[in-house]
Amino acid sequence: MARDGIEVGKLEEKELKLSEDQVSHLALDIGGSLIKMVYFSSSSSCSSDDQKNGFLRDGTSTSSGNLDYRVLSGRLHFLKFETSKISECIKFISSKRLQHYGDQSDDAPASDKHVVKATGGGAFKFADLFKEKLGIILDKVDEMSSLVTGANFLLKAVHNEAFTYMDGVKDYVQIDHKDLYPYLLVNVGSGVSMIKVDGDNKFERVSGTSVGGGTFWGLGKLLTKCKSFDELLELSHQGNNRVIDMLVGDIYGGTGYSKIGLPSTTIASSFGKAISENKELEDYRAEDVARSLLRMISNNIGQIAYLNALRFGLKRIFFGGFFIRGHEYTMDTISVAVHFWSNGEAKALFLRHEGFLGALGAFMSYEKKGFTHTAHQFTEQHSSVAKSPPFCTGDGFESSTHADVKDNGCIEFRVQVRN
Ligand SMILES: Nc1ncnc2c1ncn2[C@@H]1O[C@H](COP(=O)(O)OP(=O)(O)O)[C@@H](O)[C@H]1O
Ligand SMILES: CC(C)(COP(=O)(O)O)[C@@H](O)C(=O)NCCC(=O)O
Repeated sequence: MARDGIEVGKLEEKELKLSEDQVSHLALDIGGSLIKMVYFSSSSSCSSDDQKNGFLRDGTSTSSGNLDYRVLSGRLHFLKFETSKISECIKFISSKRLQHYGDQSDDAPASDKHVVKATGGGAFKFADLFKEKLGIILDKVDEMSSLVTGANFLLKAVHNEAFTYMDGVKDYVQIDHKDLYPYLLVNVGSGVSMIKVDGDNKFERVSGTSVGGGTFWGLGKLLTKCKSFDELLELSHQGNNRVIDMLVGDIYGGTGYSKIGLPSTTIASSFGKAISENKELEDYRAEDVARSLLRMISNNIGQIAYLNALRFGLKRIFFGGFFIRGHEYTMDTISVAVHFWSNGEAKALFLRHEGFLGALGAFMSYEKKGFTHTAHQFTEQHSSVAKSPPFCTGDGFESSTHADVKDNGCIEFRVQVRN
């Protein structure tokens, strides 16, 4: 199974389950590089009595505590496809009959069941294609708004969602929900958007850069002949950027430039050594090229993010988007850049479900219809890992801790729905 989603070719186990489960609330984020898909499948439904005995065993009921409700337990599924292979996504939706699983609330008009929430540029670009091939109407949800909704949801509902990564050490950060805002959300997709988040649905896109994940993958493909993004990442893992990058020490004869705070090992000029050496691209190892490229782009994003955090006095910067890919070197480089430029004042934080912010936001937008006015709670479960006691956010969400979901394509959830 893939790290962040389920690869198309490896779905057998899930396919079997799908036919038994009731699937609902399919949502899509169709980006410049990848299509992200989220949907809920409920395997069982239990009454409020069951709930008292199990899920809310500590009695910390939400504001809907006295109301008649049922709990749907099931899974939130995460999948991704390459946008350039959109036909595979369409084939998958069709083979699983997911096109019928838009708004599945009992009171949804039959016609709405073919309306699927979608965000990202592809919700516009491919609207006709989805209509023609699947009979789906894509109900467009604003991309920035989806990213923010997805991030807020994860930070509030999923325990141990955010973590720092520095010098090879991953530290989960407990988020105090009363002290979550403001923060800077940096979504590193094909391009990069930087959003100042002040609350639920309160945000402003303050900056962006075209040097993002698409740049890394596009340039990397040209320079190394890699056939996949993961191959490029793997190469970078084995490379040494000092072979191509010009360091401060290379310019200053082995020493640093301490007067302005630059150690000799700081990169003075990414790819700078290539200008003075009589070498062709073929003379460099693909590993070293990939490493320099990853470092250049991660550093740049970290620096621009920090500058924007500084602009608005923000101390926390959350990085999302599929470029991050939970890749240690990428996260380390971004963290070091933020730490270096802010003199340790600002912190780079990463999200376990980094690539699915937009798709989750689109999924959450069903609240305005399918889950309308329903109290809901989400609990994240992971059978193989011991859980901590339920954790209440105060917003009607509930989740349990577990150590690591990085290899899963789904999260177990319980959704509380008012009857
Ligand atoms: N399997 C993959 N195929 C292509 N790009 C990938 C893959 N995994 C990670 N990436 C990286 O993630 C970026 C896309 O991130 P994403 O958040 O999905 O943005 P978008 O919404 O623009 O598609 C790519 O440009 C690339 O850098
Ligand atoms: C146009 C986009 C919002 C599209 O989102 P994406 O598919 O890259 O996730 C993004 O690529 C972006 O913010 N680009 C940077 C544009 C700029 O501010 O220069």
